[in-house]
Amino acid sequence: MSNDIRVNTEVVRGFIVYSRIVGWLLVAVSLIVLLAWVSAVAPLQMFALPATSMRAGAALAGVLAGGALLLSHRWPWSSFLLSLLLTLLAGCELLEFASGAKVICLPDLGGLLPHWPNRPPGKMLELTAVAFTLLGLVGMAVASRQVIWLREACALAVIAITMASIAAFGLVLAGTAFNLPLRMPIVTASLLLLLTLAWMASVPSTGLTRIVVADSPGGAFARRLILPALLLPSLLTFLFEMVQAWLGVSEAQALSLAAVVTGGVVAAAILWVAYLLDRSERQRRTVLALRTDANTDGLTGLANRRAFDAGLAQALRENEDVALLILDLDHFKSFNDDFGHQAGDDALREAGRLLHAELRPGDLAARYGGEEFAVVLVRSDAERVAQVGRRILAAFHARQWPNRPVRVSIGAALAVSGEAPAGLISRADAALYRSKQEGRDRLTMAADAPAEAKAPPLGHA
Ligand SMILES: Nc1nc2c(ncn2[C@@H]2O[C@H](COP(=O)(O)OP(=O)(O)OP(=O)(O)O)[C@@H](O)[C@H]2O)c(=O)[nH]1
Repeated sequence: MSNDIRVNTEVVRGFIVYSRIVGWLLVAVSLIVLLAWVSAVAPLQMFALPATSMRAGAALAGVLAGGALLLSHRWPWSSFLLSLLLTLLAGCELLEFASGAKVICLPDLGGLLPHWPNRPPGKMLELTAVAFTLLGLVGMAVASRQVIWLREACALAVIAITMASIAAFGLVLAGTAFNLPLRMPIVTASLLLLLTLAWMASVPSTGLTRIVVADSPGGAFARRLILPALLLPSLLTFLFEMVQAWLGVSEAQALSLAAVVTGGVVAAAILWVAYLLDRSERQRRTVLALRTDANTDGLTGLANRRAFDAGLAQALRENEDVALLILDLDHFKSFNDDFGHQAGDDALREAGRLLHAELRPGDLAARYGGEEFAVVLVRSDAERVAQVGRRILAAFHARQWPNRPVRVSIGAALAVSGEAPAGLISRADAALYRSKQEGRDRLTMAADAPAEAKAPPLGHA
């Protein structure tokens, strides 16, 4: 996959900050739980109660995982090492569960610890061990900047495990007798979910997170809808269990209610997506209109001077055979004086239309200033320039002008290879001057470019 997506830098910054906060949070919570477990200090002991809190084994794993996340940017190899330790710690616990043999003796540290009657078990639960083993792999993959697919697969697996645990906890809260064979405490599950998302957020421009940080309508949708999509099912399940318990409705009735509300939620999500699409389309059009306005002459609708300068420079950069025509309406001052400024404006508009009509799609017609116009032709030679010039003169003649005939004088020049825009303009301008001198209403081709045409621009002739 190419890495050239445009990312929303603010979102990326936000993701990095989020991953730091979660790293610190996890280290802090894990340390408190660990301290509570090893010490016999009574007020602390409530933090070590395994019914809701993390177990000591999980807390130790949490310190490693949080530390690995915090180090991942500055010291990737230290982060790799912590993640490796985490995988070994959680992996050994898994091995113990699987084989029944003792590999790790964290719960057996009792002899060294202060006396605490009925100290809660320190060993993390099976599911927690699975999640931490996977998270260790995520951390190693992030630190080594390798095997993105493994990182993503492990992270998604941990998200699924933690979501299932949170949902199961919700059902228990709602009063439903629900016994998921493998569960982890709600605090551990929530922290692990936050941590997994933080690992993904810590490398925002790679893997699946690229979609979420993209500076595009797709990125904007994903940012807004991913979390609700993840959390809504659990929340709805929990709510329905509560409603069922409160209202005393049957399971079938609760299920129908759930179906109706889910339909409403999906419809609301669709409306939201439609609204976001519509808004982004409107923004795109506004930007386009602003860009067009910035390059268009308000009176004639042709390109303005700014667009002309850019267009000529680009044409000279990209093409060998560029020609420039500069056109100036004849005796326009007296036209204005005789018929008024308004009529003058109308004549300018009409001149713009005539020019536009005589050109090919790739050519550029611009209002150069006042009653002057400019035309840039690409893939052109002297013959084509003469042909276009003659056509323009003929079009001015053919037009039935409302007040009195408007005529135009033209000066044209063919660019020599590597010629700077100013040099070409200067030669076309000199040719235009000759057209005026020699009686107006005509086209004059500039003399060939002087040898120094390639030198930097010298200014207007
Ligand atoms: N109506 C109108 N007139 C304009 C506009 N811009 C420039 N002009 C007029 O165009 C006229 C240009 O006059 P000059 O540069 O003296 O030249 P000219 O009378 O066309 O004579 P030659 O170029 O020598 O044939 C001036 O009277 C300007 O006021 C515009 O946007 N609208």
